[in-house]
Amino acid sequence: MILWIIALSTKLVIFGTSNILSDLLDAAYSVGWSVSTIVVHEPESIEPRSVPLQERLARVAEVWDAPQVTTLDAFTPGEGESYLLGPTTPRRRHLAELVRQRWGLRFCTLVHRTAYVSPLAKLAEGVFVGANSVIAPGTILDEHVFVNRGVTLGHDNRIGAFSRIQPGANLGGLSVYGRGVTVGLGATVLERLCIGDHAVIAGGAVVLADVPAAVMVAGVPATVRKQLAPNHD
Ligand SMILES: CC(=O)SCCNC(=O)CCNC(=O)[C@H](O)C(C)(C)COP(=O)(O)OP(=O)(O)OC[C@H]1O[C@@H](n2cnc3c(N)ncnc32)[C@H](O)[C@@H]1OP(=O)(O)O
Repeated sequence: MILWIIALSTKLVIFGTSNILSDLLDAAYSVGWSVSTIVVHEPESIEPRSVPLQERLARVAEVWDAPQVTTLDAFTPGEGESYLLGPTTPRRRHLAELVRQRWGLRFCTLVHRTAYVSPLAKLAEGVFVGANSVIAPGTILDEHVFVNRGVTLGHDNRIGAFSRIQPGANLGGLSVYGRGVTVGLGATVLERLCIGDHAVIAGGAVVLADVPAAVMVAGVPATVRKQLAPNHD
């Protein structure tokens, strides 16, 4: 009863938006939180088939109370708020640093009600775990790791800060992922591997061997297809 009252009183503020915003709202409401505010951090870029923020919020308003939208310059923190990053794309680090420096705020973790996170796993601040994902025992997710829907993270992995694991990816255990790694839709990564900082594993890839830093790998078995610019978390 007390826990439920605490859950109901949690007001989530989301800094920045992305196409994944509705998943964050969905996860927040699934655990009984409300989403009070979305703080827009840069002009919206509408790409083909993107859903504009106002349209997204109009859909939200059909089901829940839609959050208010404000800008970084107009935002002031309030009582009872928890904070999370909205963008899942690379270059989120600067937004996290700005929020910390300007207001001294810490970020919460958010785990969808239908996800399973082992009590023996560890989630650092700012981590998001989406619907139906499984985080196995002994796995450590560093700050702002974003785990999308239907992901399986095997046991005793370490996933570096600002990495993102996209829907349906399946990661074996006992591996070390650097910071800012992207694992694409439905990729499979075998166990006991090292994945370098800022590596991108393409959708559907099957990774059998270590991946160097700042490369894109794709295919079955995955091979290096591209060198990438480093430091883009
Ligand atoms: C809720 C949501 O919807 S979340 C959505 C999450 N989305 C994803 O996870 C998608 C993951 N993205 C991908 O797989 C993309 O293909 C990326 C990011 C890897 C593409 O990266 P880019 O740097 O743009 O690669 P680019 O398109 O230039 O392709 C380079 C080469 O790799 C190949 N390639 C790219 N992606 C793949 C792939 N998934 N499988 C096999 N080959 C691929 C290309 O065909 C190209 O081959 P070529 O040199 O022989 O022509």
